[in-house]
Amino acid sequence: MKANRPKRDVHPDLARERLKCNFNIEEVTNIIDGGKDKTLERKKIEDIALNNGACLDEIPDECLSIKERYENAIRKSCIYSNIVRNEMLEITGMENFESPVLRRTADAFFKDISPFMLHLGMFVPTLIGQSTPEQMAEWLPKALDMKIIGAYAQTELGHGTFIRGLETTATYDPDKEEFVLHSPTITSYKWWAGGLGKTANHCVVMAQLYTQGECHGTHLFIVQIRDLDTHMPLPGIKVGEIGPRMGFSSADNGFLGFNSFRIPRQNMLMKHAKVEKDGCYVKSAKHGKLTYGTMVFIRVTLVSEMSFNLSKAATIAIRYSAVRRQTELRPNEPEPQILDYPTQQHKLFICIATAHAFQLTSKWLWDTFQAVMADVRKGNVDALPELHALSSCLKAVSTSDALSHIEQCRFACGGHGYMLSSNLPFIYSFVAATRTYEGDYTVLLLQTARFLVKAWEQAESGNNVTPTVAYLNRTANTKRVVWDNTHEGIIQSFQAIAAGKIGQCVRSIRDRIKSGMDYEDAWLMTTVQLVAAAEAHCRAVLVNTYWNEMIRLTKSSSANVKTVMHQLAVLYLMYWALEKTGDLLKYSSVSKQDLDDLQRRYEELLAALRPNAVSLVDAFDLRDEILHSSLGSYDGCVYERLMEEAQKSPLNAEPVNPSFHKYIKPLMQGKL
Ligand SMILES: CC/C=C\C/C=C\C/C=C\C/C=C/C=C/C(=O)SCCNC(=O)CCNC(=O)[C@H](O)C(C)(C)COP(=O)(O)OP(=O)(O)OC[C@H]1O[C@@H](n2cnc3c(N)ncnc32)[C@H](O)[C@@H]1OP(=O)(O)O
Ligand SMILES: Cc1cc2nc3c(=O)[nH]c(=O)nc-3n(C[C@H](O)[C@H](O)[C@H](O)COP(=O)(O)OP(=O)(O)OC[C@H]3O[C@@H](n4cnc5c(N)ncnc54)[C@H](O)[C@@H]3O)c2cc1C
Repeated sequence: MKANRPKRDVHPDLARERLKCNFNIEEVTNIIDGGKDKTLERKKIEDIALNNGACLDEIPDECLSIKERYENAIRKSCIYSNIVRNEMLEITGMENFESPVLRRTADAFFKDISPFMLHLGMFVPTLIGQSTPEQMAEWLPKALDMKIIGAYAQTELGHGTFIRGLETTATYDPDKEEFVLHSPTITSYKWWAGGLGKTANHCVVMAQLYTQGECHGTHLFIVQIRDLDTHMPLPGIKVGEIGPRMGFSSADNGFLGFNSFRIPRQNMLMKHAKVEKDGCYVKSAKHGKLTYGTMVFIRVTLVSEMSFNLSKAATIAIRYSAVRRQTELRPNEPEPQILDYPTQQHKLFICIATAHAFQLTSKWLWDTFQAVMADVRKGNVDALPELHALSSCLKAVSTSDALSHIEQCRFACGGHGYMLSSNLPFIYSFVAATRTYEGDYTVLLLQTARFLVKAWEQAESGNNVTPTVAYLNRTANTKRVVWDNTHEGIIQSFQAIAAGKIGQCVRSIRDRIKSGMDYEDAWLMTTVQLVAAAEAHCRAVLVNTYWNEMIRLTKSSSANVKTVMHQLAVLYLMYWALEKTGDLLKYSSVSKQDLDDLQRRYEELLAALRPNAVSLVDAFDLRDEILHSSLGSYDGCVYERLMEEAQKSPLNAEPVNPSFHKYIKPLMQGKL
């Protein structure tokens, strides 16, 4: 089903906006993509995947039933996977199957989500991160070639956060050299795994390993759950879909139960820990938490995923705001574009800046992740706690911030933003899930807090701490930092806020212990503060990294690109300083006058960015197919598209709905 899209002239308001642009858009696009060559590669891949129109739907996804939506998503997933397999990986290289370009083009095919997303997103990365070379040779080529389709089944009905509490068991039987997988209770049923319900024929399962009568905690196993020919569940497997949810409608999130289901010993993923043929358990020589590696990997990738989603929402809302006119400011004057309202700019320009902040930070985080993993491969796990703390807080804060900014984008589009055809509700519900999956917001910030409390204690006793908390060595014993309204000053204030909050947590815990609590209770009572301290640390990391990366990446840029990139980063610093005035008053010498000045400078900056706003979102270079939005298309023909999409409503297929004759008419005639 291919849809033909009418070509339209660009709306005059948008055309005028583009004439105002004073910087080289392509240069900014190159910075976002990570270089000119990357932009060229991305465009080439997008042309291959999208130019033939296979991604377009005649009937919008939202007008289909649950079953039709799933079937259509499978149809397109197969087309898309074939293009990836045959054409795209040739360009990116096989090893780059996780390239953001593939993720981005996938969005053109799926307004919601592909049922195959977790196959490439988690199943394949788990094979790569958790298999022995022999296991990799056995499974990976089949998975990459779509000969097998997998899911990641960790969460259970009873436990998601507390992995150690999972109940599925894998008991080793040395006589048959097999593991017996079993779901002993209803709460032990696997629940949530994307693609598991109807699509996958294999999955990675996390289960409590029992051998020689002893439990060795959770480990990962690869399990075939369906017949490859008939697709019927194998005997001993109970599998299905978990039912309608807020988003992820076409992801067939599934449940899975085992009734003493046997798998060969070789199906335990044994890169880090092993069970020998005789049942002897050999634990990981490196680090006990390496089996959590896929989660760390996804948390790292989610930061750039948030940038991408926010850039889509910002593009839609800013293009719409340039076309939408509302309210006479003065009698008989034309109504202004709503983008001219400073309140609208306040809602939206931070979204552009945040998309940049997350994109640049995500590249830095990705490099950090790669470096730590290279060390781990050599047996050095020293940097793992810092990576875990960093990826946890950046995942938590980036998903949470993206969610609230996307909601602002929807508010910024008034009533039309509520239409599914705007795509904003889809983007919102997709991102809403990211705040929960791969580790809930609060839970992950508390993980970071554990690391921060330890780092504080080290800094307090005069020891050097790891790079991302090095500011503690400077600020741990300072009462209040001197306010300075330069970018360096603002960054240092964020570090002082973080250090102040961590220090306060440590004091609260110590006071509570002094007053008779044990450590666990003292920690528990302090968790509200600990979450706030970890968030503050994350903000300090974000402002510092964004600033440094922006300076580094614009070194050879043209003057106007430098200026506009600089303006966005300053806007980001000022926005968050103004959001956190209470903290600034507590942990820096900032005065009311300083804050009033900051507010004025922030408002001036909004005005300075205004002429470039449309071009800044054009620089995200998101094709209409990827945006899927009646409000956000490049040509800005908002009203025509809204009307066109309205015509597609199934309720408009007939002039009179049968329910009139069945119910309304009898009611009107008093015959009901
Ligand atoms: C390619 C994709 C592209 C784009 C992405 C787009 C879409 C995404 C893809 C798919 C969409 C949806 C999929 C969703 C999938 C899922 O959600 S899978 C399930 C994910 N589940 C979780 O994340 C559960 C969260 N819980 C945990 O991580 C852990 O249980 C815990 C909260 C960390 C606690 O673990 P545990 O109880 O075992 O440990 P503790 O006793 O609390 O801690 C002991 C010490 O270990 C340290 N630790 C914990 N985890 C790690 C780690 N991963 N690495 C290193 N160290 C770790 C912990 O800090 C303690 O340290 P200590 O303080 O020094 O003692
Ligand atoms: C769309 C979607 C897709 C998913 N896909 C997958 C998948 O493919 N595979 C898979 O295995 N899983 C998947 N999940 C499951 C997901 O990983 C879990 O839902 C998530 O980790 C949260 O765990 P939970 O549901 O047990 O929440 P809970 O832990 O029950 O959280 C409920 C509340 O309790 C709080 N809480 C819990 N523990 C603590 C604590 N120690 N301290 C303070 N507060 C706490 C939380 O902050 C939260 O507010 C998916 C989930 C969603 C929504």
